[in-house]
Amino acid sequence: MSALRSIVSMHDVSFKYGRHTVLDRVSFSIPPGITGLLGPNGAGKTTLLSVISTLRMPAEGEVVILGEEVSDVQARHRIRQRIGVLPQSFNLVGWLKVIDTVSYAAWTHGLAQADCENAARTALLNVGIKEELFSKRVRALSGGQRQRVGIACAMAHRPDLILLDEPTSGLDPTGRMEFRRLLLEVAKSASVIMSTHLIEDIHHTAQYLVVIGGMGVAYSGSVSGFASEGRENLAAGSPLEIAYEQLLGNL
Ligand SMILES: Nc1ncnc2c1ncn2[C@@H]1O[C@H](COP(=O)(O)OP(=O)(O)OP(=O)(O)O)[C@@H](O)[C@H]1O
Repeated sequence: MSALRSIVSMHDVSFKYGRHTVLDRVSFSIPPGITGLLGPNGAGKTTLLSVISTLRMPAEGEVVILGEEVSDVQARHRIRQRIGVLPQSFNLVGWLKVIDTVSYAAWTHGLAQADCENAARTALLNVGIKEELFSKRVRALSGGQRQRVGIACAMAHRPDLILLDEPTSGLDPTGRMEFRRLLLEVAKSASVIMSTHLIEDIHHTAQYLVVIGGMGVAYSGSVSGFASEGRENLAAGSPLEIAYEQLLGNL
């Protein structure tokens, strides 16, 4: 990845579904690394991720992803090849073999067909799927293993930026801890933006935080800086949780 100072930058961006405004003149930028995206239900996290993935275009404003402005069609095409997405809910085809599932995902992201299987093998090993599972059908996998295959699909084409929408929802505590270790591994080769409702996910993995609420960005900055704003009250929650509660209370 080139040495970009920000992987995502938005200036005065507004997004509406029909007449329903979700984001109103939002400006912020995200540096390389792992970024957590927090906000109450319905605040617009998934919408923001879909604008970053170029799936949805804003009504107004400037969006620059990986150094390219999304209003240009050719730029959008290039950006999509450099991004991997794990949606909030995703379905894998049950009868397809694990290796073919990931190879196909790599191919749909523009990798040459001859390279897809090798890329899929590498991605699967990187997410901790053992070789003996490669030729199993997806339907034979556990929920946690499917989650890993989903992440392998998002990273097989070696993207510079991976977008994860609530990746730990539905995982048990052990699965969440394993996921966090995996995320730290994945982030050695790509930047990651992850929406979550679990502040502990942010605490253990992210360096940067964006909080959205009230149709705007309520905080954008370092996780440590945000935590230091939280009044110490360990009986009620961690400094990050307290800072988040205070921020939402002020919106
Ligand atoms: N396709 C759509 N058409 C119309 N409105 C939508 C659509 N998708 C989302 N919305 C609305 O936009 C707002 C933001 O939704 P979004 O899913 O982005 O929020 P979120 O922060 O990801 O929520 P959650 O934490 O519950 O997943 C909500 O009010 C939602 O009802």
